[in-house]
Amino acid sequence: MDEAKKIHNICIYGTGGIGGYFGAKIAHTCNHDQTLAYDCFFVARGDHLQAIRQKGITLISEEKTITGVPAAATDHMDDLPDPDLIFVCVKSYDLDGAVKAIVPKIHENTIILPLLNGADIYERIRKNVATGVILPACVYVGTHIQGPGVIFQSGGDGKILFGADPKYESFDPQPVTDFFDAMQINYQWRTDPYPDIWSKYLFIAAFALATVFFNKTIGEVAADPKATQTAREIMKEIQAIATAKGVELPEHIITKQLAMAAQFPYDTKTSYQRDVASKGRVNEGDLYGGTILRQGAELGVSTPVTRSVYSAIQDRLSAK
Ligand SMILES: NC(=O)C1=CN([C@@H]2O[C@H](COP(=O)(O)OP(=O)(O)OC[C@H]3O[C@@H](n4cnc5c(N)ncnc54)[C@H](OP(=O)(O)O)[C@@H]3O)[C@@H](O)[C@H]2O)C=CC1
Ligand SMILES: CC(C)(CO)C(=O)C(=O)O
Repeated sequence: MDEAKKIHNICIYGTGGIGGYFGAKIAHTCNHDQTLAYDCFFVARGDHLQAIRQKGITLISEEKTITGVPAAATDHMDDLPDPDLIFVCVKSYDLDGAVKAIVPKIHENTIILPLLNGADIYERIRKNVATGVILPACVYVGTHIQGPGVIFQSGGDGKILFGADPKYESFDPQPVTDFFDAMQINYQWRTDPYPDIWSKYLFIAAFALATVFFNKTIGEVAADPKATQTAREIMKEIQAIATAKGVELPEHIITKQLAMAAQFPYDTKTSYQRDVASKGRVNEGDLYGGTILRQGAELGVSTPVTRSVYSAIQDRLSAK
């Protein structure tokens, strides 16, 4: 790996809720400032890709609506120049396919930034990617595809918390942070990003499972003592797993994450809840319930609340 290679070509792989949010911001900024030496490319598919090709991608948020036109949009990675920075923004059930598609485009200096939820995404990618720099990351924002070519944001500040690749701890993030600064993307660089990644995982896994189990939005779960108690118990199980793995979570993390849930707009749904409603059994349940149960079993941490909530969800889905 060379030191601090400049970034020019950016690829958003998976231009849905998360990829579309960042893709719209980046393309919009590049469209309006021709002095910026960045080209942003989108990988998308179906009607969404057709709409993006015709009119770019539109991001609707409470404060404003912006549209960004990428340098090109495609469903074939081969059509694109080799990217310097790849945002990986697919759901976990599409991750292996996405990695297979990007591998031929990855060189020693390629930077891969996965924004999926999950505490083990780095490992899931690294097992199939021998070269390149993978920066473990997480993000807080509520977004979804509202219709072809249109992304809607509800809540979250879009802050990317990211840090060093365990394989290249001396990686210099400046080209990435310069790029984020130019794009006005909110971020925080951490030498060790895992406490943040596990804090996000503790929040999202508990709320994903609770929102689906109780069929309530994030705000409704936060306002309901019984649903909040279930989320809290799942958080305690995740906290015990993180501790057993040697990850030091911030003090009072459960209280903090429960308070943060109450700050999301009341009607915000989790992305897991949206998938269960629209795609049924194709969802990220394994990333949450499945992973907690497997890691608990490996580490000797008991996970009875996650087991009962996740089993009930799976039974409900297989009865449909
Ligand atoms: N949405 C949110 O608020 C948040 C989501 N996350 C996490 O971010 C990750 C992404 O979630 P989200 O953005 O909501 O997911 P979406 O389903 O909205 O977006 C993923 C996009 O990737 C596309 N895609 C997948 N595989 C391919 C492929 N091979 N070629 C082209 N396009 C492809 C999908 O297409 P298609 O629709 O056709 O499948 C979809 O448009 C998840 O892990 C999620 O948990 C994290 C924080 C917040
Ligand atoms: C809860 C939320 C919106 C927070 O970022 C999220 O991560 C998700 O729904 O996947």
